[in-house]
Amino acid sequence: MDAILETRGLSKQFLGFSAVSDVSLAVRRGSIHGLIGPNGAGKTTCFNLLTKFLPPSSGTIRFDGRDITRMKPAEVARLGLVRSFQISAVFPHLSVLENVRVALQRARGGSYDFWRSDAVLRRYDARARELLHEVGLAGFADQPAVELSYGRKRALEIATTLALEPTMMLLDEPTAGMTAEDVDRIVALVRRVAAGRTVLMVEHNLKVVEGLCDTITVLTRGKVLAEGPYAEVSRNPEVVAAYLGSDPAISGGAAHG
Ligand SMILES: Nc1ncnc2c1ncn2[C@@H]1O[C@H](COP(=O)(O)OP(=O)(O)OP(=O)(O)O)[C@@H](O)[C@H]1O
Repeated sequence: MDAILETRGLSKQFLGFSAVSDVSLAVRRGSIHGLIGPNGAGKTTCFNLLTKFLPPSSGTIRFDGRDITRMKPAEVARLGLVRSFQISAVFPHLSVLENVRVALQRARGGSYDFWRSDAVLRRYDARARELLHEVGLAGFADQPAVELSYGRKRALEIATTLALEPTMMLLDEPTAGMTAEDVDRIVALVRRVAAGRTVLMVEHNLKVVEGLCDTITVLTRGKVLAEGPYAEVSRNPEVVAAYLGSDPAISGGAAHG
């Protein structure tokens, strides 16, 4: 398998407590990979290790053939492994277009180049408009970001992530706290931006996982319990038992939630 991201024996202890324990996972290039598991399973910790927001206690992480275990988030972002920013990273009083332009300027190291010519700024604007089009926000370019609905803020966040030209995107619960309508929009958006890229997402909504992910990894108590296609993994008795009482979609034993 052509794995773009691979971990071996990845572990993280907090004061002796193993939040992530000997996790070896491989994300196939070009796939949408879901990381799921019951509450407290270690998903967020694992995600923070992969995005370099936390240093591992032991184990290795390789991205695109390189050992990134000791790299900083900004370094791995330059290699093309980009974590979608938190909503708080959106500048509320800048327009939607300006938010993407700032992300482009940052990505190209020009954040303080206030002497940039109009021609350069126009080039950023043209690319920013393309990205807004890609995430379905073309009609909102001049609106202050603060006025966007929650779902559209997440779309803007994805546009600012795309500004960094990621080969692989890491999404932390992209549909958390959304209305059903926004969930459908984000699912369509993730599918669109995943074309030609690799996506790894932590997601609680199993309907979303089922609809989007090619492969899922199930964590429980910090360990990998199962890995494979949703239809197969959701029928795994150990997975059903781990979810029992916590999610009717899986604990019902069916692949449909
Ligand atoms: N900074 C920390 N210090 C101590 N313990 C931590 C820390 N971060 C996480 N943990 C513990 O590690 C375990 C895994 O937590 P984590 O947040 O990674 O799980 P999760 O699968 O993301 O859970 P949820 O679905 O509830 O968000 C939990 O028991 C948690 O209390």
